[in-house]
Amino acid sequence: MLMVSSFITVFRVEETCIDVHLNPMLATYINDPEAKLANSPEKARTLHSTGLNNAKEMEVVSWWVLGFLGKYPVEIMASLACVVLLLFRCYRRDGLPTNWPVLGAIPAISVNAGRVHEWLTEFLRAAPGMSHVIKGPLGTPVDVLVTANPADVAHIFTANFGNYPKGEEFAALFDVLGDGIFNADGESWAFQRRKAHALLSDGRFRDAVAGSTARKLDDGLVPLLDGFVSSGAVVDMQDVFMRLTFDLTAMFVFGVDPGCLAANFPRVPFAAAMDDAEEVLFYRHMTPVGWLRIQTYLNIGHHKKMNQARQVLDASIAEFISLRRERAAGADDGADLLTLYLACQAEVGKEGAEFDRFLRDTTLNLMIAGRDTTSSALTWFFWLLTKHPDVEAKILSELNKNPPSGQHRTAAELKRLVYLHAALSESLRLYPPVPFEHKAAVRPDTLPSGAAVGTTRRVIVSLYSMGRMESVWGKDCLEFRPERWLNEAGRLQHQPSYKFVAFNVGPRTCIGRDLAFSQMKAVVAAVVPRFRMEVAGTEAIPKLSIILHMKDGLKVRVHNRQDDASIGAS
Ligand code: HEM
Repeated sequence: MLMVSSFITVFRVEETCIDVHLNPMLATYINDPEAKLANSPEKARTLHSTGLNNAKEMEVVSWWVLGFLGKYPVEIMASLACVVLLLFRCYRRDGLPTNWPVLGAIPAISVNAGRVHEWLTEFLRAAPGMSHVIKGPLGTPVDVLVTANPADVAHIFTANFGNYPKGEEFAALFDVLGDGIFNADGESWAFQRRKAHALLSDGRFRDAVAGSTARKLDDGLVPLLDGFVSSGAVVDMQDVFMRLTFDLTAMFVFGVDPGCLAANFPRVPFAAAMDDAEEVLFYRHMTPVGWLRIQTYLNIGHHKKMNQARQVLDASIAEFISLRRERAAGADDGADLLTLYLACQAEVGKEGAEFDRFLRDTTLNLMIAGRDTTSSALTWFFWLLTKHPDVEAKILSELNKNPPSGQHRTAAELKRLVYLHAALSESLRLYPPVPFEHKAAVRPDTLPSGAAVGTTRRVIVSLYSMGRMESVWGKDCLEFRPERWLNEAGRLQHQPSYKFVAFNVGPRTCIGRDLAFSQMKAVVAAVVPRFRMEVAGTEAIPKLSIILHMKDGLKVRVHNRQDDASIGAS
């Protein structure tokens, strides 16, 4: 019916063009010399080239359209009715986004562009099997299965791991990471993982990191927060945590403290370049490939931004490497990964510029792995504490009952803070710093949720949505309840990794998990007994980025907890 009606309309359009002089609604223009000109193709060209005034042009077009509508109302109404019927049939009323003919899911995407994570969560809750396919407009290769199904996750990340490598497409998308561990597959990945895992779990390295973290908290973070208490100023704790974790990560990766947390909040080009690179990486997920290619060809927009960021990153890392080489000859502190990597060049099997490139890629990957994830986790955790004073009180009580044996808590003492561990895990469940992962199958596959994926259909696993599925976490899945991580005896209750995915699952699971927990616990133990935060900003909304930062930061006033206690007592 639609086809027939469209044919009639098209035919009539042509007829109208030919017989326009017969249309009574154009009579005025037939008597108008300029309109007469428009009826002759040759003269119309002359008129066009001499420049018909725009308003007149609009008038002519309007009369054409009105004349056309007046002459063929039945055909137009029939076509419109068919289009509406088709749209009505396509429109989904089950809470899932519609893949419209021609447009694909663009209407739903544009309506929800500012709240992607919430949107995915809403429709995945309604979707059978917690998964749903999203398509791009006609002619684009966008065809993505979005899933929050733990069985799909176990299948992709563990059981069928070999069929879901990072692949060339991922490496091209994340080109700034070079051949580092995040982009690598096969032997190169296995070697890097073995090496990084051995270094990160080295006892001497862990002790050194615990010591340098404690010093940074005592000499950097605590005095800074004291200053905020005195000034009463509103501060962005997200910025503070980003600066802190940048310094902490640079200290254990390069053995250098870049001083990003200094009281004057200096602009550190390396940190700013990391922010820019991450922003571009996110937009690459959302931008049509054709437009990305044009940007690359013309070196404009996001491509230009990435190039500039890359130059800063490369220069900063080269400087750190040369600094470390100068010092490494005599130094034996073993507190940073760069020194450990420099010492195992023979094992890496690369020389000269090739080895330098290996060091650049490895250290940048570790910086990204360590800085943003931990700062994002701390930001959401401290925001949750402001909303849940009961949880904060339990953490305080646990810290008071388990004081440090020396000046600071050792790694083993931090491990014993079970309630704090549960509270951090609960925060990571609701606000995973890596909110989604992107996978592509080498060979066509069918996931446990029933969806078929293949070489053209990609998979997006929403880690953000996975923590918010009622069928997985129960009716109270949206509540912040650390107790769900504890058994009746008050011990930590294990949750299967395909269910709690914040640190990834399977062979590519995060190798910095223990280090991250130690660092986060050390920060909480340094801050919570001394300070209380009062939110002074607007809503906490996730930013659109590959890392779950807060869109407007975490604006707070910092209070001294002892002042609170004395006010309470008086
Ligand atoms: C709260 C903090 C952290 C969270 C939530 C987290 C989460 C994750 C996730 C989701 C992945 C998988 C990424 C992917 O494959 O695309 C990952 C991988 C990784 N993480 Fe973490 N991470 C954290 C902290 C750290 C720290 C402190 C380090 C130490 C440098 C680290 C090192 C790594 C490395 C090297 C990988 C790559 C593993 C591989 O591909 O085999 N992470 N992490």
